[in-house]
Amino acid sequence: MLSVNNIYLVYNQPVLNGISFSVAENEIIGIAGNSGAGKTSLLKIIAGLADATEGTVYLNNKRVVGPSMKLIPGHPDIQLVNQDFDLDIYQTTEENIKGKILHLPKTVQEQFTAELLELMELTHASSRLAHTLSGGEQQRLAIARALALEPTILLLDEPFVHLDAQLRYRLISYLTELKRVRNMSIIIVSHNSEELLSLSDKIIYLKDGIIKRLASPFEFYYNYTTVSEARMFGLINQLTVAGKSVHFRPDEYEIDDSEHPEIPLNYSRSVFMGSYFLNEFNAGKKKKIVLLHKAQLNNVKGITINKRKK
Ligand SMILES: Nc1ncnc2c1ncn2[C@@H]1O[C@H](COP(=O)(O)OP(=O)(O)OP(=O)(O)O)[C@@H](O)[C@H]1O
Repeated sequence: MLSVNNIYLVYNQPVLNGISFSVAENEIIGIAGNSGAGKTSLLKIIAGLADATEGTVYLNNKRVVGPSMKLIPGHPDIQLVNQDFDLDIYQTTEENIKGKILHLPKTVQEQFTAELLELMELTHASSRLAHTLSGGEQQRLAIARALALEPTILLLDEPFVHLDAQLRYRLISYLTELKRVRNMSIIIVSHNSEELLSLSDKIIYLKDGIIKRLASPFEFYYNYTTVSEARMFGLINQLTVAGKSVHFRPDEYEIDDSEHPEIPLNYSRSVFMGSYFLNEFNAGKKKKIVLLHKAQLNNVKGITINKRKK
């Protein structure tokens, strides 16, 4: 449905070196990559808000062109929410949403606006001018405005940075539901691995201007191909066991109570993370490892590694 074909982007130096992928209906694609990898630039190109040096973007077989070929840049069926928010700051919260759906019958406008205000927990601020809203409220309003347009493709660039855990979770559930009900596809860029892992059907890992890997969240988390890729998606332990270098996630272990555990450990401390603890241990020769558990593991003397398979 959306196809991104061989995108090259050069500023002072090459940023994107031939990016191709497609996004199906109802699909959520996550984009991961280090700072400067070109994630934001790629979203802008897909939205028709920036020109690629080379390459094309098609939505339902129609070309999405950039600002050099279009007087008013952008595409009605592709909405980008980024950190600029792009609000009408001297209009109220409610007007900001309604302004996007003036083509709908009045009663539908009212109903849809109320629904979006409630979803984004903005009802209390509906008559406030947008410039008086907090950063988090402005971010929620920007997302509400994009959703009001019922785009075919929603592009989200770090969409949840100002939101608390509760609202973040609600929004993630809503977006997952929305893509199913409204046939919407989403591309999300985030530095937060939990957001990418929980929302995405597939994740693209951008590195050195190319797609290093396109795989499912499970594959990226448990079946990583390099240590740097593994680190992008969460904590990773690295040890030498019987002369071999091994890597495992903080949850890939079994407690070994035997006299001579396979991997002997010295407890160091536990960090309370809310619903679980991260337990830190010394595993010889300045090696530190972390084990995730619902309780403190201060009596644990050793473990065996138990890798998770799909
Ligand atoms: N308008 C521009 N002119 C020149 N260079 C630019 C421009 N926009 C971006 N760049 C450069 O292109 C590279 C990619 O930038 P981009 O913002 O796309 O990366 P990113 O992966 O989104 O980074 P971050 O995670 O830090 O937001 C960076 O080196 C950036 O400095």
